[in-house]
Amino acid sequence: MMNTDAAIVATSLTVARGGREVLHGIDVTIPRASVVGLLGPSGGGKSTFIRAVVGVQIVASGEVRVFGEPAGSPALRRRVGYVTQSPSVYGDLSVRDNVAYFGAIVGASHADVDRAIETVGLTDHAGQAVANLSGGQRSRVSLAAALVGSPDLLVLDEPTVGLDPVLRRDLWDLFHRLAAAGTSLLISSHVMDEATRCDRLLLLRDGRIIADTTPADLLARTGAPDAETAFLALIESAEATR
Ligand SMILES: Nc1ncnc2c1ncn2[C@@H]1O[C@H](COP(=O)(O)OP(=O)(O)OP(=O)(O)O)[C@@H](O)[C@H]1O
Repeated sequence: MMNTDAAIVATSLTVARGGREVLHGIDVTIPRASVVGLLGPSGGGKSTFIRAVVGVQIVASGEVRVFGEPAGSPALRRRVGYVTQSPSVYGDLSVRDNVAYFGAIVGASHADVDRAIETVGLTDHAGQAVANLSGGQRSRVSLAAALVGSPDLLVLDEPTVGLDPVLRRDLWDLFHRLAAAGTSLLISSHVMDEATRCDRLLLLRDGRIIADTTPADLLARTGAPDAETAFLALIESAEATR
């Protein structure tokens, strides 16, 4: 039976890129209203999985459903916010004009625009051209552009790369506030210590999910003192059973 309580359900998802299979039949169910981390080493398939979830990736076989609908279907367009790895905003426009532009696409009001800018802590920079902002500020403009339509699912590809520890903490706090208000979040990262900030974890390596767990279970199962050591232990045990 189809699980419509889930935010995302991937079934036997297989994806090839550049003539090579890079996701090998992924089966996973991602719950609603929680912060789910997609972690794993570089090249493991995180961005590819995320692209399949937002419906911009050609799928070789299997499927991804989001809120019960096929990924990328028109019914989901306003319900899914996606932030790519590199900030996709216009440098010559101000913060406010950027967010208003993306807001117009999803029918957001002026108040929605102001709220999204405030949520990412850029109210004081709202009139400034994005080109004159720091890298971390630019990526927060991208996040505001994704937040402005109040999506039910927010998909963020490495949103904390290049941010200082205080900003990273603030962003994770924001993600949990959004989840508490009912938003589902899928967040990729290759920084293992961010694992402990997630409600649930998916560990993706070489195109396979090697763990679908919680931070506490990950540490308990491996007996490791931290997420990075736990992850390495899982990789070693996966290699030993190959
Ligand atoms: N445009 C592309 N053409 C061909 N192969 C690609 C393309 N993009 C990614 N790949 C390959 O697909 C695999 C998964 O890449 P993906 O970008 O999904 O990994 P990732 O876990 O997001 O890595 P990172 O953390 O470095 O962003 C890698 O082997 C990569 O080389």
